Amino acid sequence: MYSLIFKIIEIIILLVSLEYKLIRKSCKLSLFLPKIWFVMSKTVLSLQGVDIYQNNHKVLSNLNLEVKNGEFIYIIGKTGAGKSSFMKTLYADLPLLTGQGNIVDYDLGKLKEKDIPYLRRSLGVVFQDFKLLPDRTIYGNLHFALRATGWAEKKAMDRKIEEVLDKVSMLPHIQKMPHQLSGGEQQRVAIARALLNDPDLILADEPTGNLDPQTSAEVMELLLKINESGRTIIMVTHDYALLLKYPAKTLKCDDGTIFEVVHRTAQ
Ligand SMILES: Nc1ncnc2c1ncn2[C@@H]1O[C@H](COP(=O)(O)OP(=O)(O)OP(=O)(O)O)[C@@H](O)[C@H]1O
Repeated sequence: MYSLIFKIIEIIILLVSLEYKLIRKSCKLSLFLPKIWFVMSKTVLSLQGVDIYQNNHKVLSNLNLEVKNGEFIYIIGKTGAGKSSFMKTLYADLPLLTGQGNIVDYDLGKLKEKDIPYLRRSLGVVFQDFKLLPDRTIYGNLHFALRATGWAEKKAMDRKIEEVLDKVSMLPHIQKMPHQLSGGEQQRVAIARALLNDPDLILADEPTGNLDPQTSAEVMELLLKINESGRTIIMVTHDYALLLKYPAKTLKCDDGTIFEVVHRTAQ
């Protein structure tokens, strides 16, 4: 009896030590311990004293922000408040000139031109106007995105394309041209494209801006499902109906800065 108990304790100790080693190597390999504590505590975005510029015009000042892995964050604010400029700085379309900014382990202030494709490989970016290439099929669009981010082996690329299209329920449309799809379907493909490189963080700039309320809700539910699978999402939106239906942490861009908005619930 005692020997059995000792054996069980021994096995538990072995598994815990193995788990610890795997967590140190990569949290994705973790075995059985509640890895959520480890994954959730990872910071995917940190800004300290950051100013955001468009050319020489300062759009946002002194941003201090920390986003943890697994969060879903809305960015709201009126037209011209600086939401897109903020997002563009995060995916290095605008340079970080002042302050300290780290995103998925890249230092935005020290980023060289040659690093930008690698940063973008670690991010998924979704736009309001889908940005699909009109001259090729859905397969061709995703294939192009994989090639642009360093993939070369055809079988692996085909497997990945099928996997991400399946995730967004668009696999049956793989051979269609973008113009043969509805807006909501095109946005699903754009989301699939954002998932190609298994990004930790997805930046979505008004992903439902061109969609009707029903289709917006469907795209939103897809994004929430992706978020539940462990990916962090930062989403710009003007759609207050979505905020009410799917409440989440909300940051407001206003008066040259960004601050958290606390939702009031009805009494
Ligand atoms: N390429 C540019 N050159 C100079 N100024 C720009 C440029 N793009 C945007 N701006 C200015 O920067 C400010 C912020 O613009 P931005 O597009 O970030 O706002 P936004 O909050 O995303 O607006 P919207 O909700 O309309 O998309 C605005 O005053 C805008 O006029």
